[in-house]
Amino acid sequence: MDANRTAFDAVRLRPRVLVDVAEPDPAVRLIGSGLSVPVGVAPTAYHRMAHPDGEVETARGTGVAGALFVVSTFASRTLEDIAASAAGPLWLQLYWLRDRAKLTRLVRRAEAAGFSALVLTVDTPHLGLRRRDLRNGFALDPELAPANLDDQDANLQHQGRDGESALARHAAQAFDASITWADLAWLRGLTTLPILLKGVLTAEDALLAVESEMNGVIVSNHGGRQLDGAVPSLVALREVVAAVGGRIPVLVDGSVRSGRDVFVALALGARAVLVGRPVLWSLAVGGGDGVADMLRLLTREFVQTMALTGRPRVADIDDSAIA
Ligand SMILES: Cc1cc2nc3c(=O)[nH]c(=O)nc-3n(C[C@H](O)[C@H](O)[C@H](O)COP(=O)(O)O)c2cc1C
Ligand SMILES: CC(C)CC(=O)C(=O)O
Repeated sequence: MDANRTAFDAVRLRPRVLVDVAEPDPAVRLIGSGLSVPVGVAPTAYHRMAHPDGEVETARGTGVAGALFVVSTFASRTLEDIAASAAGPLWLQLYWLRDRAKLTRLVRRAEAAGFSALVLTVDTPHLGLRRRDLRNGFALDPELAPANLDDQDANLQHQGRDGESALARHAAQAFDASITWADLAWLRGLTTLPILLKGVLTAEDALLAVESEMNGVIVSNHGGRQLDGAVPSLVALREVVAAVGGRIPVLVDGSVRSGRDVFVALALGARAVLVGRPVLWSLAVGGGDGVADMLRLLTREFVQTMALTGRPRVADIDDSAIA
């Protein structure tokens, strides 16, 4: 997690001057959707831990800001309720469940509710070793449950033995850790929605994603929550962008905390970024309005960076903008 942040801080900008920057334009199109800014909300579980109305508020605030919302498999509100309060594009993040009938139902509901892409998270065959969750015997509040999984019987609300995390226990029961690249054909055949892979950190896997007819990759080390010591996502971005060679969009997440960071990611070849923890913090502080404020702050900072680097259009942002 620290290395993700350090990688952003290490980048320096090369501003060009005497360019017409009277009206910088941060808008983009991404996988068929128009966005006011190349920013999305990263999938994070259980937004009702941060706000009583959970993902419904996140969707409202994200729509106000003209950003994208990637809804987690472990959302604490139904896909239909989230869609009803969303004013912008929604994508659904999937964990590959052992129960393929359950996975299929999730995809069908996303299609019916108007979700416009799927994001398969591939860095979590097992949950990472999260020592704080083990020490505090992490379990969900009895009021909370994964609203889209019919897993009321999953014991997520019950603390287990000492040193056991309910999330890790549930992931071990529910996730299929045996899937390989060959299994992607099944998902590809299940739906016509675009599919992106989240959690790619190498050129080798990015090439396999292209060969597997995936529609995008999200370079991510899961915010440092999975493989401790993995390469920072901003560093991995360079080799993934080079390998993909523009054939499919590359997104990145991990410690994006300002509009300058958004600019840096785009200069390194990302088409958009996802933001995780700041969404939970702003949701806890101010609900949907808080999320909208945070995303608009990122947008203002991004526009400011475009102006002061002499790159008034998103298409002008390339690696000539960084030292
Ligand atoms: C509390 C929390 C829950 C998360 N839940 C999910 C999840 O359900 N699915 C997923 O693909 N990633 C999940 N992630 C990872 C995020 O999508 C993202 O990759 C990571 O947080 C990096 O972004 P950040 O540094 O801006 O937080 C979670 C991260 C956090 C902090
Ligand atoms: C419920 C978890 C599997 C969600 C997740 O991906 C995370 O906590 O990082």
